[in-house]
Amino acid sequence: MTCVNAKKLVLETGFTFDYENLVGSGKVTIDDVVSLEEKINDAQAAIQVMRKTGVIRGHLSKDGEPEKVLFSQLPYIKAENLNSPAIIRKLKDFSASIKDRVDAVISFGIGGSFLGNKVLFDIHCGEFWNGMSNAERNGYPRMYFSGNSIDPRRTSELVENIERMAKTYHKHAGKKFCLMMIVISKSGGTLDTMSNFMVVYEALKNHEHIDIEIVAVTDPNEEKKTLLKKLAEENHWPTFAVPDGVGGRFSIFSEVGLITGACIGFDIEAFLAGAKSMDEACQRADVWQNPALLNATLKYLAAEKYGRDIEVLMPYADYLKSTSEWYIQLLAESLGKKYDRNGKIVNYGRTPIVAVGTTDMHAQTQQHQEGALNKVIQFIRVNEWDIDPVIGDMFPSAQKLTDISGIRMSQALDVALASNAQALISDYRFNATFTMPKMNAFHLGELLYMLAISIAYEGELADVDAFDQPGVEAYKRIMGPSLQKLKVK
Ligand SMILES: O=P(O)(O)OC[C@H]1O[C@H](O)[C@H](O)[C@@H](O)[C@@H]1O
Repeated sequence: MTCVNAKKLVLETGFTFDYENLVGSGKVTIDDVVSLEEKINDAQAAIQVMRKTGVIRGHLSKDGEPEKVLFSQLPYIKAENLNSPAIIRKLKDFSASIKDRVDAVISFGIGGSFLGNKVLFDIHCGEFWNGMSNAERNGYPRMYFSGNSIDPRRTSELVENIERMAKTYHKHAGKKFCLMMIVISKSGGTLDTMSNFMVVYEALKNHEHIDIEIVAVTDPNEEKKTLLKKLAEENHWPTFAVPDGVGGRFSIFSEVGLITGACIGFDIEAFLAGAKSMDEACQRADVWQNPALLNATLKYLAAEKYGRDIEVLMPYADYLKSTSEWYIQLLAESLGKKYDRNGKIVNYGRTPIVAVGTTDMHAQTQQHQEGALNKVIQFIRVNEWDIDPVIGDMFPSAQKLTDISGIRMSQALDVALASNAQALISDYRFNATFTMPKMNAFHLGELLYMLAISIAYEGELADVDAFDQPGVEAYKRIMGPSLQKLKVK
């Protein structure tokens, strides 16, 4: 372990982890990190074994069987890997087959079968995609999401919206509106996903102006077929896989996320290349040079030694809000564990919070600055924006407004972030910043993969199984029979 005085780790790609406000006197100290050296080395070794063999100590599937953890091979497109050249070809062919043909896609899914897809959509499409013309969307379909809650009004309004579009389309184009429904569920029968799918399918199935195509994305296991796989076979729906050994919260790098990428013309290969480049950096033995290992170590120490067990992920970019929402599941389900791997009660876990800058500086920051000293504020900053308007001098007689004119919006955003970080650390409120050089597919791949592998490292440091989620079964055991009772009445 080298001793560093640097306050940031900068990768060759430009991705930066600035930990100046997290390491030092009154913060996590270098001595803290040094004292953890053996554990850090063990974590590093364990994750190397996972990379090579998929084996992670103590991890069992939902059925109590030993299960491999394979998400770390997803960035590597190789014949023997889950993301083989044939899979990438299949996704590209799928993309070409819907371009200029399918008018709208509804993606049904929840948790890991939704969150990553929304991230890719937001980064690539932004907020106004569905209002753009076909040409502006480059021939790719409009895209809607459903199944990520059970909300009667929203689902009904989605149906009405599709009906309205189809009617107008039919009137102008004189042909039927082509609607694709992509149903994503690893387990193949999740209530939220399937109830929405059935409601929407029933409402639109025999619509005079709509042709429906269905694609199923589920566990491809032939011996234990999921309900969704059986339905796909019976109805001849094309399928994609939620690969064996890839949990929902890591599935953005698999066919689950990439199928959304294929629907919108997102650069799948650049995204995986970013993840691969990050995976290489995250194999470095020296903790100070390994972004994920360093991030995991500092967050673990901040929580265990200094009580900072809430992590606020606060990107300064509207379209990264869904990244923060994706991270909620990653952190909460991976590390929120009652037992460690020896069966001892530890009730481990750092609580994730979503925030967005500058939005939440006007809402949450009061609490971050003066509330309980139990948080790390993790900022995400974009270094270079593709579009970056200058604030014009619209009202020269208003001095306050003239003062902010001539400044780029990104500069104002940067000043806001830096001011927030400085104010927080002036009162020992731990914070750190990840900088993405640009908001594009490659750097998104880097960022998300770094967060995913970081969670794997922290699972090792805390000695908990980061790849199961037994806690979510508790409510499911109550909910199932309660739903049955409703049916009987
Ligand atoms: O993909 P599915 O099997 O439908 O699962 C969707 C989600 O629901 C479950 O309750 C789990 O807690 C999540 O980890 C999972 O991502």
